[in-house]
Amino acid sequence: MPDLRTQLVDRVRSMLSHALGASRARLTAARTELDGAQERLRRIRDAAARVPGRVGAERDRRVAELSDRYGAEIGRLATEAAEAAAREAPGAAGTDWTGWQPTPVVRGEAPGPLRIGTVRLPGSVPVPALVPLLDAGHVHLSGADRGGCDAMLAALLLRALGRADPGALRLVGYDPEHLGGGLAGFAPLSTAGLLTFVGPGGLARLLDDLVDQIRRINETVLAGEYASLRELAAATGRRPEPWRIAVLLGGDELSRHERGQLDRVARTGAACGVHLLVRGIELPDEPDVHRVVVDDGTAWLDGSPDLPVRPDPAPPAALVTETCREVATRVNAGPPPTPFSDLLPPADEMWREDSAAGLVAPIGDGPQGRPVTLTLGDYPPHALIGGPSGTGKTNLIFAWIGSLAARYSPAELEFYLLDFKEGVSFARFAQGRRDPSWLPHMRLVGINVNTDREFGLALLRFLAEELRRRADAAKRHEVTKLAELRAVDPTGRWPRIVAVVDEFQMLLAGRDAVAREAADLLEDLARRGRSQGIHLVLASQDVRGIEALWGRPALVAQFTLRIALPKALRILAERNDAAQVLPRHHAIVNAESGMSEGNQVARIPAASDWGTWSDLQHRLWRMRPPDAAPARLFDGDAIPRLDEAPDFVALRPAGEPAPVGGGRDRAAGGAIWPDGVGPERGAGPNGGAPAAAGGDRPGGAERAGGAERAGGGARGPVALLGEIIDVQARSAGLRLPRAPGRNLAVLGTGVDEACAVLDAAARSLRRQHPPGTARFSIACLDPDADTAARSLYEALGADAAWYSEDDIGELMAETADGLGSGGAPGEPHYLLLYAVDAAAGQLGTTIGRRSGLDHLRHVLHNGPERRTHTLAWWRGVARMRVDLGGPASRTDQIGAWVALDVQGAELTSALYPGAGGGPDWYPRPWRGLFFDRSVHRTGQVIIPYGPSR
Ligand SMILES: Nc1ncnc2c1ncn2[C@@H]1O[C@H](COP(=O)(O)OP(=O)(O)OP(=O)(O)O)[C@@H](O)[C@H]1O
Repeated sequence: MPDLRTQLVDRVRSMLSHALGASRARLTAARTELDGAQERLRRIRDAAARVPGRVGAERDRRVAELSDRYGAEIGRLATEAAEAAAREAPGAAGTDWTGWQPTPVVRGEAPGPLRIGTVRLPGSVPVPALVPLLDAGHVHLSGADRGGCDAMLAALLLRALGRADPGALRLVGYDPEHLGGGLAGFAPLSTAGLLTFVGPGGLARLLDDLVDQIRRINETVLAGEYASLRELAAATGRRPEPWRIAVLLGGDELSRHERGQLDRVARTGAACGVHLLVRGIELPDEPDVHRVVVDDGTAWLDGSPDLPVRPDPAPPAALVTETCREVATRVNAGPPPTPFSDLLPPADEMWREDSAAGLVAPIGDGPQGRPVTLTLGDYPPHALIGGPSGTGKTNLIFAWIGSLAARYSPAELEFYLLDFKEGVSFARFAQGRRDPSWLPHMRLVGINVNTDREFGLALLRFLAEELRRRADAAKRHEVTKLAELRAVDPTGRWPRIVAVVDEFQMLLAGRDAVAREAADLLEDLARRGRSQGIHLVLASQDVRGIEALWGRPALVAQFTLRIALPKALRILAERNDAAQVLPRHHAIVNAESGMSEGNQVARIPAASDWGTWSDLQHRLWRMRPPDAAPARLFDGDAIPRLDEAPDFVALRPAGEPAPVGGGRDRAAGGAIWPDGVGPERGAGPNGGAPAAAGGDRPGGAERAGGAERAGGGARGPVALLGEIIDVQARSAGLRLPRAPGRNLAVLGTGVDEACAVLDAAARSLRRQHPPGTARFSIACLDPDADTAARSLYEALGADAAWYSEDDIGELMAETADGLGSGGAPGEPHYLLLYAVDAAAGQLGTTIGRRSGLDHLRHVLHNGPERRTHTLAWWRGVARMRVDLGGPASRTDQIGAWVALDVQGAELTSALYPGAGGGPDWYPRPWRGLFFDRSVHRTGQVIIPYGPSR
């Protein structure tokens, strides 16, 4: 049994050993596997540990790559943005303060936004930060950095100023806390009215005014045609309105009204160029409002909250004041004028217009560049021009005359021009020594007529006569208006007449006969001239001129065309004060009697300087018709010369034929005045009687010295005494027929004037008597007159005899005796007695039965009928009366007199028949009042001729 056991043991052993072996082998295998797994794990772990480093590197690489790309892109974009900003905000809108200077927008250019600082991104150029203001919006500044806000405000204002033409930007400040201190640097602008302040209580008024401006601009400037001034400027290239910036710097809580108005401005202002620049007052959330917050040296724009802006420094104070001063100076100097040539048609189109229906001519350009025209015709028929001295009235008259004269030929248009103020600028329309040209349309130029209102009257009388002539012609042709008359009488010469009277109030000043008659004539011309093509243009710098008319509403009503220069008063209707804000060299043209609706603003070109004007005048002068004659020039400061007087030139002995084209034609009568017209055909220039002595028919058309009747002609010779103040250079003449009273008394102490009158009388008489056929006896009793009297004596030659104090008695005795001889009168004898009153002593002495004074009285009484005429100078009225026999003596032997420095009241009814005592005569240098009782109703002012050469 042991074997079995043994066997079993062996077997178990063997089995165990197998199992052990297998286990071991499995263990070994497991161990090996474990080791392998562990190795794998380790390797995996190792590998896993290596993975993040690679990914990070990749990520970093990618990030770095992206960053490079992004940086370049930002740099590129920043550069582009900076370039775009420079384009958007060029010149003054964006450049640094170093080298900064104004660069106003050019025609049609938009002002663009304004730079306030820069945005800086690392690695890129600084990008200008811009805010829109002009034509674009409003800017609201806020933030804790008060100094930063102030600097930004100054920068914005200076940049805006630099983008506007001088005067095209106006600032109004409201600074209740610092009373304008916040805008102190801009103060020089106020000298040109470009900066105004309202006081602490003035915000409502300021806002009301802005709202009014916006409404006005919308209504009258944009007028539904444009949405904004920017659009208008882009379309037309012009900006009719300035930019207005209201700078509002804090203050109390706004009232409801103020808040409402502020909101309106914020909403609607930008389109009308009305802008707000505000700190310390809330602005509504409107698209046009742009907000800038300045904090701690950094600014933030509401449109880009993530981009901090580094604000520009404040502009240097000196730059601000200097710029403002320069702008103010430029504005005060006025805008550059538009060229006069803009008013003229092209050279080959001159004188092409027809004036039958009226006269139309541009006077300047309007806000949109369209020409503004002036019309004279049936409506409006007459014009009133007003403006204080120096505002351009004279220039406007030149511009208007030039514009008309270039369009209408002299057959279509004639001018008469009178200047009551001192100055000679209108003289250039007439022929001068310096320039032989004249304006072919000009018929009459009166300058320096300030003391010779009679000259104005004479012009009005002339025009009244022309009006009558036209009305008669119209009646004959059974028409009523000039246009119709021209149609039915195409060969007739019916130009429109434009009569310009500068400072016309002088004519209407005072309450004398001249003023009364002038006003009556003006009224008649204004009322009836319209349909006959006679147009009045009255200019005045002085409100009194207008007031002179104001008392005559019917007269004023005819002047429907009003032209107001800057600051003109009362030219426009009462509530129309547009002229008060008019810039220099502009005018309000209003054809609606001055009502606001008719306002048209025109910029007037410079026309009156010598070069500009003479170019046109020379051109038109070269185009003149062959028979054109220069205008008559009346210069109140000039002394006429006898030897140049047409009437003197025309004088010749009786029976001698007048030369062809004699004095009358040369005297401008034939050439200037339309046939059959002229003051000489109607009332004399000073009183309603024919002007020339001896006018024996209504409107006797003779010059004073009509040659055919001179010398010993039927109506006797004529003594010329001086030039009449009238539209022609006529002479006042005293007829000396054989009739009682045909003597002349010269009265007053003016030695030179008295000598001039006697000299002209004697020389003109001399011309009518061939040598040896007349006697001239000269007695001079005033040493001061000796030179003049002797010069006359020399000139009269052998027919003259000289007497002095010693032998004047003999002269009178001999002459008186000669008169008593009976029979036919002998040769004419003219006694020229200088200061005869000085001979009272000598003449008082009795020679024979009579004294010298008796002889003198005898000669005065009986001489004229025997061709012995006394032309004597007494140095006072009373002295003459004594010589004539005392205060109660008759004076009819003095048929005519010339009063010099003698008051009108001294010329009592004995010398000046008619109602109302003496004449309206106020003595003035080198003028006399001539009265011939046989032909005059009133006295006639004359200008003595200057000393003969
Ligand atoms: N539109 C203009 N453009 C440029 N210069 C002008 C213009 N109008 C006037 N001036 C200039 O201004 C000055 C004054 O003008 P002007 O003599 O016409 O004024 P006025 O109103 O007639 O003055 P016054 O009544 O004192 O004679 C002149 O030197 C003239 O050349």
